[in-house]
Amino acid sequence: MWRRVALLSPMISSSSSRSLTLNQAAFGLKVGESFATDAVNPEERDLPPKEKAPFITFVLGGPGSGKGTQCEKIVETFGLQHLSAGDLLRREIAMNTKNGDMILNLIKDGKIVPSEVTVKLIQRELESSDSRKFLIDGFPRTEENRVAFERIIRADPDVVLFFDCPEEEMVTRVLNRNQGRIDDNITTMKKRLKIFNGLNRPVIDYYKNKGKLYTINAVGTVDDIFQQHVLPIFSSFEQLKKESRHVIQKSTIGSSLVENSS
Ligand SMILES: Nc1ncnc2c1ncn2[C@@H]1O[C@H](COP(=O)(O)OP(=O)(O)OP(=O)(O)O)[C@@H](O)[C@H]1O
Ligand SMILES: Nc1ccn([C@H]2C[C@H](O)[C@@H](COP(=O)(O)O)O2)c(=O)n1
Ligand SMILES: [Mg+2]
Repeated sequence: MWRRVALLSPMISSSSSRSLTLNQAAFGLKVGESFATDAVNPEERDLPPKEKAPFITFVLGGPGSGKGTQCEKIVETFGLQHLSAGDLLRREIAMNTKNGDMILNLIKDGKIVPSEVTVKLIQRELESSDSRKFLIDGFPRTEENRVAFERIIRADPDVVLFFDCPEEEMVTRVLNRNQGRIDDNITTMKKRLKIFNGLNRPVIDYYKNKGKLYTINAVGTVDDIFQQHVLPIFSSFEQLKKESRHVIQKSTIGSSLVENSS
């Protein structure tokens, strides 16, 4: 767990003077907070430096573009922890929490839940996890989501995947999904597509300008999309490759589009 590891590490006092990435700052902040209230065992002072910042992937794409499906395959192969923003919100509805009704009404109407609510749910998962590598699926959906994540979590994604799928195909997939989702109907789907085009596109452009965006053609079989586009992206990251549970057969890096502003 981020918080638990932080409490065990005495190195934070010196790390605060180093130049930190945003992700390291997120980690450091937790420790700093802990220091204010927890006594440090003097015997722990010589422990090794704290772990590296977590590896974060944002997974973007319209409704039904195949985000969740590909995330399952990434988890299977590279062992990242999958956090679906939509699933976390649906869990609030199922558990009838204080925000449950509000979330239900917004999702039914294809609208976006206030960023503070969604980010706090993600934060809870990040902090209670033992993993150091995460797939955050369906997030950020809006610029407001993105800014709230930076403000609350104080972290930046290492990679942003965008599953690019024609609207017609997304509609077909959603209407055939058959998972009993309250928003899988044509009326809500039209609203979700409108929101996607209006609010999610600027986020995609933001990461494109930062050179972090990988645009993936989301048409084709699930296996082909994974093998030809997704797998080469993740295989190019050393820290993920080492722990890969499958032999990577061929490097086809270049078949998916790494985009930047130039
Ligand atoms: N490449 C594909 N070809 C055909 N069907 C697919 C493909 N990928 C996923 N599907 C199917 O399309 C439906 C939507 O996929 P998935 O749930 O992964 O989309 P999503 O992007 O997570 O959507 P949402 O944003 O609504 O959660 C599912 O029924 C899934 O089995
Ligand atoms: N960042 C997010 C993610 C999801 N929601 C709401 C609105 C979506 O239509 C719904 C379902 O999400 P999905 O499972 O399709 O990723 O959940 C949101 O408000 N903010
Ligand atoms: Mg999904």
